[in-house]
Amino acid sequence: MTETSSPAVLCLASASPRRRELLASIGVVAEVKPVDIDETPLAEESPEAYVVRLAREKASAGGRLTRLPTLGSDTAVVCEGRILGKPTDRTEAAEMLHLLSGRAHQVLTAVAVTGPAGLLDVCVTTRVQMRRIEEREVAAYWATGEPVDKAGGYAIQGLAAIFIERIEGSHSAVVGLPLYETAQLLGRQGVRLWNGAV
Ligand SMILES: Cc1cn([C@H]2C[C@H](O)[C@@H](COP(=O)(O)OP(=O)(O)OP(=O)(O)O)O2)c(=O)[nH]c1=O
Repeated sequence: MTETSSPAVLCLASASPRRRELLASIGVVAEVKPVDIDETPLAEESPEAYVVRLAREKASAGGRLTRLPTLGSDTAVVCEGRILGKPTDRTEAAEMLHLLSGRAHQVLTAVAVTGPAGLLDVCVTTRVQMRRIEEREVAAYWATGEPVDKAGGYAIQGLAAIFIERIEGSHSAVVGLPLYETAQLLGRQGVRLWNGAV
């Protein structure tokens, strides 16, 4: 199944190339409609409530632009009680890596899908253990350009894989979309996958 030969079965309310690629990897052709929402956490909001709220807001906003079921998602890295988003500069990226170095953290990814069953959501938590990261590696990693658009300032699917000792949970969720749970949600919204099951 290729994107040029098959019609879209889903609207993806996301600017993340990773999310589009992950969906394509399980044969889901999506039409991409990025939405812009305020990502400021609310006072006293838990990390899980935060990512679920953003995923739902993205799906709802995208869903207003199409008749297709629409998926929104949000990923946050949580370490020592702090929510780490995408670093805005070299200093912030270095602070994030220093915090993550030699520690375990959680990656929370929420997915929400609009459709005939209403607005459904799921949140997946994955534990990631990083080895200690040397100061020279922090500088060299920033220079690669990889940290910029990634929550927590690293990409498990990229060069930062050499920092990851182990994970417990969903690898695809860390990259941006938990594929198992996403397939379950799509099924509940009547989106037919390659196996024909709905
Ligand atoms: C931790 C981690 C995050 N990421 C990415 C996934 C997400 O694209 C990004 C988290 O930012 P998000 O705000 O969840 O998503 P986004 O801004 O890229 O896209 P949109 O809001 O339009 O859907 O970080 C990786 O690619 N690899 C990783 O290992």
